[in-house]
Amino acid sequence: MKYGFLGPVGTFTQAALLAWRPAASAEHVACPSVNVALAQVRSGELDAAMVPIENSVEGGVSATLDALAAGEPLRVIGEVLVPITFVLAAPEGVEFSEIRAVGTHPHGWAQVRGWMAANLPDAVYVPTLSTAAAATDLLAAHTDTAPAYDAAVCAPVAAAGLTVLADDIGDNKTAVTRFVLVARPGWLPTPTGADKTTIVVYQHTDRSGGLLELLEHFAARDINMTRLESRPTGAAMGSYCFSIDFEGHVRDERVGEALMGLHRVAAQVVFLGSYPRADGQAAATTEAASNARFRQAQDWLRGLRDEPAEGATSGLRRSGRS
Ligand SMILES: O=C(O)C(=O)Cc1ccccc1
Repeated sequence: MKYGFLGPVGTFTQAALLAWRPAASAEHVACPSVNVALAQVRSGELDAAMVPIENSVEGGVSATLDALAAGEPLRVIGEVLVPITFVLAAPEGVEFSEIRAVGTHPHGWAQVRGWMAANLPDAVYVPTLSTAAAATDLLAAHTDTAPAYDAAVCAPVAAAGLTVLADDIGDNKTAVTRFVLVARPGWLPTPTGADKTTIVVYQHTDRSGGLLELLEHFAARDINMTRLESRPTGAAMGSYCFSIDFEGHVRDERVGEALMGLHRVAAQVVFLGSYPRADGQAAATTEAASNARFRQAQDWLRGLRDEPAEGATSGLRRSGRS
């Protein structure tokens, strides 16, 4: 198996991939961006790629949400949670008082904004493709390709070869980032009872009650949503789709029925996968929404219709009983 990750070596995404599958048991390939990683999964160059999708402080990673929603279909087959700590690192000899500009990934900057305002209020922010890219580019500071910043915000492991000027600078000490492992369709992890499903819903028109209509399909089946974001489709001003994570697996009856309900009313439902939850927490649902109760109800309806029960092998018909 060939796994890609948002590189270079030293990113939080690499830490997520190492937690999923140690490098000794699979080939790990550093990719320059989330878009490149997902494009290589789509083209078959990679079997799967680990990408950041959501942060407990800053919310969804737009680049990932958009790259997953559009283009050839992909499947999320797993998730990993990584606790995040940041350092401020600079090339040897650079003093704290000399720092005018700081490079890091947008989600890194969002998580150290408070610390920067308090400690380097005049520093200019330079966005980079990853936190580790900000650090490694500083190592080339004496060459023609010197970056336009003096220090990087990155993981402690990415600061190798640089001097750490400040430790643990995240504004939220319990920050966690969620990463997903993405493959081509054809993989559907087995339900575990503690699963999540990710979809993108495009509605027909922008009208009052449109979002409520969508939510009702979850509420009516006791399905707990864990993330809901609107993202612009890019088609026109005001045109949005909804990126949604919820508890349960596509093979759970309540989830299947909710997806069918959405499929009936929405312009398009993109199924991005069902996969085991990283925290192993069982779905918060009720007995009335269990597989057994859904199947009983389906059998009851078949009976009313004089149809054979699910799994019946003979041509015998049952009578409709309540
Ligand atoms: O740039 C990285 O190291 C990443 O893996 C993306 C990221 C950036 C900031 C917080 C969490 C993940």
